[in-house]
Amino acid sequence: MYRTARRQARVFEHLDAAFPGGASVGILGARGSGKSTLIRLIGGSTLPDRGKVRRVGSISPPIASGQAYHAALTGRENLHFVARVNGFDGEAATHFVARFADLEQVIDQPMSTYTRERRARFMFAASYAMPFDIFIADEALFGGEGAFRERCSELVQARRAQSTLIFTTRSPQMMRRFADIGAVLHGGRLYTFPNVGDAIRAYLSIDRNAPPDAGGMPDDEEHEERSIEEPFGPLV
Ligand SMILES: Nc1ncnc2c1ncn2[C@@H]1O[C@H](COP(=O)(O)OP(=O)(O)OP(=O)(O)O)[C@@H](O)[C@H]1O
Repeated sequence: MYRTARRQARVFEHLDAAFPGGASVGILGARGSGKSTLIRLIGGSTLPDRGKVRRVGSISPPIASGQAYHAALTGRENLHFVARVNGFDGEAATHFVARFADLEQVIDQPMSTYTRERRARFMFAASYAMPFDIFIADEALFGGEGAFRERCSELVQARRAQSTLIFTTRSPQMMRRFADIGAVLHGGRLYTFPNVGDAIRAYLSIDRNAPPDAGGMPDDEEHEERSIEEPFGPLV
């Protein structure tokens, strides 16, 4: 329940779901259905008023969430900090990010000096640089531009094969590409579907404003980019 001075918003009612370890779960939902709230509950940054969230294994911060990074620190320092907090090897993560995102030349520069594109590359590579058991994403599973974007999408598929992935989306195309199991958030409840196609059909019957799905056209992926956080405010 969200409470503001003027209203109360009950987002979920008797929500009960279990996601199998090792699967990739795609959660579809219309605007305002509670996708971000659910990811925050799963990740632990929001606590439920009632009930419990039980996690088995380590869980990543939401993909491309920049909240953990400090603009005055270098990329390497930020990665060491996040790795330390989560019990992983900071130097291994730094090596991975520098190479994967082509940031070797700037990894020891303060992140405030990174261009927007470099920040995006850093955040996506950093999100997958540590071996969490569970990765969570609120709409932005991968991003960046050009060749990096392609490699980043392959990286998601590689992590999907090794870990549990839980992501929200409004895109049927993203569901087809990345989900093993489908779920639909609607009216405060979560409906799960072993067959992703059934989840997509249920969602399309509910959300009249679903992004267009042209069967392979990249346009509905653009929607995925909107939720990438810009952690450091205006660019320098
Ligand atoms: N901090 C908050 N305070 C009050 N109400 C909130 C807060 N965050 C979300 N809400 C409300 O809770 C409901 C669910 O919001 P949420 O952002 O989780 O949905 P969403 O499916 O992620 O939406 P979108 O697709 O637009 O990002 C909405 O009605 C929203 O207005």
